[in-house]
Amino acid sequence: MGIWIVNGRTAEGEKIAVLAENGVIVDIVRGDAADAVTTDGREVVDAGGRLLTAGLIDMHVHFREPGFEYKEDIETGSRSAAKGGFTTVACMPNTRPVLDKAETVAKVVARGESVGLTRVLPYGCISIGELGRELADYEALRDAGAIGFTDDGVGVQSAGMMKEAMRRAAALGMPIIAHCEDDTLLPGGAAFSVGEFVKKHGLPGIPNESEAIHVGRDILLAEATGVHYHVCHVSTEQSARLIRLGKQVGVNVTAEVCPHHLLLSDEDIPNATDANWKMNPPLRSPRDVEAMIAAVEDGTIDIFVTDHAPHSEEEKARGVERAPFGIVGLETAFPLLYTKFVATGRWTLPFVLERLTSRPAQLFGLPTGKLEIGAPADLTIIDLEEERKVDPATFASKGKNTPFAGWHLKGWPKLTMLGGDIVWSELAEKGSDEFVS
Ligand SMILES: NC(=O)N[C@@H](CC(=O)O)C(=O)O
Ligand SMILES: [Zn+2]
Ligand SMILES: [Zn+2]
Repeated sequence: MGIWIVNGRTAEGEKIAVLAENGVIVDIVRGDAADAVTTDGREVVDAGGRLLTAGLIDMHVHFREPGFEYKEDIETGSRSAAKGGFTTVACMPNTRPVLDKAETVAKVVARGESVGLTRVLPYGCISIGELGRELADYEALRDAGAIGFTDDGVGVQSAGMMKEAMRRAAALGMPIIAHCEDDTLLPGGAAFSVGEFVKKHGLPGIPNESEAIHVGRDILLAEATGVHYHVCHVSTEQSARLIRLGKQVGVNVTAEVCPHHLLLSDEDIPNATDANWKMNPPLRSPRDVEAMIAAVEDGTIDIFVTDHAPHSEEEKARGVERAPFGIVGLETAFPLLYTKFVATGRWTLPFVLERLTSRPAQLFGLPTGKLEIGAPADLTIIDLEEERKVDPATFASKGKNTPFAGWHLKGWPKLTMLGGDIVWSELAEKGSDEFVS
């Protein structure tokens, strides 16, 4: 029984060996002693001197099941997560039907468990049908396994409805997770942000304030209700400013940012035809990108998420106007953050990993995200040296929609362990690119 992972390195560069047994971490040996562990005939995985971290956590993904399985399903989404080094993902409820009933939430939980490749934690809807008219039954959704409430994909348009949603969530000690977008500030047919790109192409633009106005509104409502209010995919300088202020005055507000909003601006969009550059929120100005990086650095933004939003190739080929918003992210998130922020010396490896493991766990009360005796044995081995070109054809996800195709990145996951079981590995001794479930 049990698996020893030997010859690992922590984010801080210390040698480490970890014993997983009965689903949990039962022993951790650090420093030179890690070279001398007695494995007592147990299965041994040689990390080969690579990074060994707690499994990554992504609090914002779209797995599309039920209803849009042609884009992604819980099995392919879970494979994508495992291959990207993620052992916990929180799934958005904008499926068909949406997750506004206990029974649909319970099905997602059950499907996630039967696939068994990553921990699938669903969010329930704020409003029935995500229509913003009537609130869902939060107690029932929670009892079925929902970990919070959101209408991601659309903003909650009515302040009064959002306040009541927060009041009810707060009474249950549950968070409200918000896609911030005021529809009355959106021009028709806009795919890209106000900025140089829409100016050049003579297109209508999505303004920054359509996001930020909800952020400001909701921080006031969170102050009034005491709810844990979490802002989805922050993309504007104005939103960051408001979240910073909210935190300063003691509001329980937290926030996430996606790698693409830290790495790409509207000025990187190559043309007005490739819908792999269309996502919501859109890529903003270089000034907003700088503001996102600063907001991560001063703690205004708490965690990294992917907003993994797979769509079919046919949908993304419909032309920028008609194609749906969204890009995939699970299989490029760590390599992007590592290559562009750690390898460049801007951030340390522990700084990045904290925002992908222990911080999200802490914000949402998860038992995972830490390398500690007694913690679930969710572990990831990552090769920080190997450089590879992003090739969507190799993605385990059904979604190939990424603007990062062709980028040369380092920091590729090599093995993912979930609850003590190896669920994916491309280490030599385990064969190549192999899922085990
Ligand atoms: N982010 C996106 O561009 N798209 C998401 C919806 C969302 O996260 O708002 C989707 O469901 O496709
Ligand atoms: Zn959203
Ligand atoms: Zn989303």
